Amino acid sequence: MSNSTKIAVIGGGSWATAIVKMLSENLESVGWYMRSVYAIEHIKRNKHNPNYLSSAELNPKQLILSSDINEIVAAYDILIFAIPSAFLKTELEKLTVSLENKTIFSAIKGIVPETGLIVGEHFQQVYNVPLENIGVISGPCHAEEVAMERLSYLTIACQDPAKAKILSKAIAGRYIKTKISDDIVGTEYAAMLKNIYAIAAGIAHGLGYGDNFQAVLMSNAIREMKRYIKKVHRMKRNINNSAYLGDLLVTGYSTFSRNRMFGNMIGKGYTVKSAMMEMSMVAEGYYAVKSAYEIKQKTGTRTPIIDAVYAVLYGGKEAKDQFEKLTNKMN
Ligand SMILES: NC(=O)C1=CN([C@@H]2O[C@H](COP(=O)(O)OP(=O)(O)OC[C@H]3O[C@@H](n4cnc5c(N)ncnc54)[C@H](O)[C@@H]3O)[C@@H](O)[C@H]2O)C=CC1
Ligand SMILES: O=C(CO)COP(=O)(O)O
Repeated sequence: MSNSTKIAVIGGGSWATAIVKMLSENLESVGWYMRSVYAIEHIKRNKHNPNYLSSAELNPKQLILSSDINEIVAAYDILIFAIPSAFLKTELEKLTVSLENKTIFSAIKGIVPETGLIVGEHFQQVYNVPLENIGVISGPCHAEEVAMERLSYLTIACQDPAKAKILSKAIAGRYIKTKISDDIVGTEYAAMLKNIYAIAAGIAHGLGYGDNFQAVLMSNAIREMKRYIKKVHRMKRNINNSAYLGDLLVTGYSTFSRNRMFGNMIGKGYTVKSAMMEMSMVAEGYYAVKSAYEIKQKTGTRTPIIDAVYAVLYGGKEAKDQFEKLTNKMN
């Protein structure tokens, strides 16, 4: 890896911290924007992010930390965004520096709620970033397991294979394997959708459904995901690949999953507000299901799982009733 590759991470949460850790294994220096001045000072002194993924050890000597997004964006060519989608628009509004000549990789698994666009489209349409400068980092990978250096696989999707290769080389290492893909749109939609299916898995668990039903739910979820993505971006893709099915499974089954955890509380009877207050992390699927539901109404896709989660989270419907109805639509 060339030491001159200038990559910065935008965001201060678990996934941003995990990406910084992966990059630090290969690069001499990594730029890192986060809002919290306190967290920056803590990392400099104690080598750990105090708020998220605090088990990951970081080397402050390798990090160029700033709480000024413009300072980091101006100084780096490749920017990896890892801010939850619900806060992306507000964070980007702080920018006075143009993104037009930057290469943007989104590590965000969601839809920008205000525009209803997947993140790559948001950068393209709102910030005039050319399509060949936009990429996605996805795959079944929890930040917590990166911190533990457990073997993980990531998919890097970009229209320009040269850019995908640069990022792939910067991230791959002892415990990280990378794969390159040209399905940017499909990968992004899959990453957004699997969070909704993980909320469904959590709700089912919270309601007392067992492993037998969970397997049926996940089997139906991957077929629903396939139908959904085909309607928004038709191309040849193998939905069983890790970036699609793999990501769905890790989120649907792992105890680390934020979305499943959130769904589980809803299934147990928590209100949306109280479930959110219980969580110190963001469950992207909560925001995604609203936009995903609106998109599917336009495309006319059959999505019983999305419909059930939407009805519970936004329609004020009882989880028990909606999931009873859902069981009759599964096969
Ligand atoms: N955690 C993980 O294992 C993975 C997460 N992702 C994706 O990465 C993205 C970031 O998620 P996490 O790092 O898990 O989130 P997190 O829940 O660990 O961290 C939340 C982040 O949101 C920021 N935040 C909270 N309120 C904010 C506000 N009002 N304005 C701006 N920022 C605010 C916090 O400072 C923090 O940086 C999401 O799209 C997620 O789906 C993708 C793969 C793995
Ligand atoms: O996207 C992720 C893992 O691939 C993280 O989301 P969850 O925490 O809900 O699993």
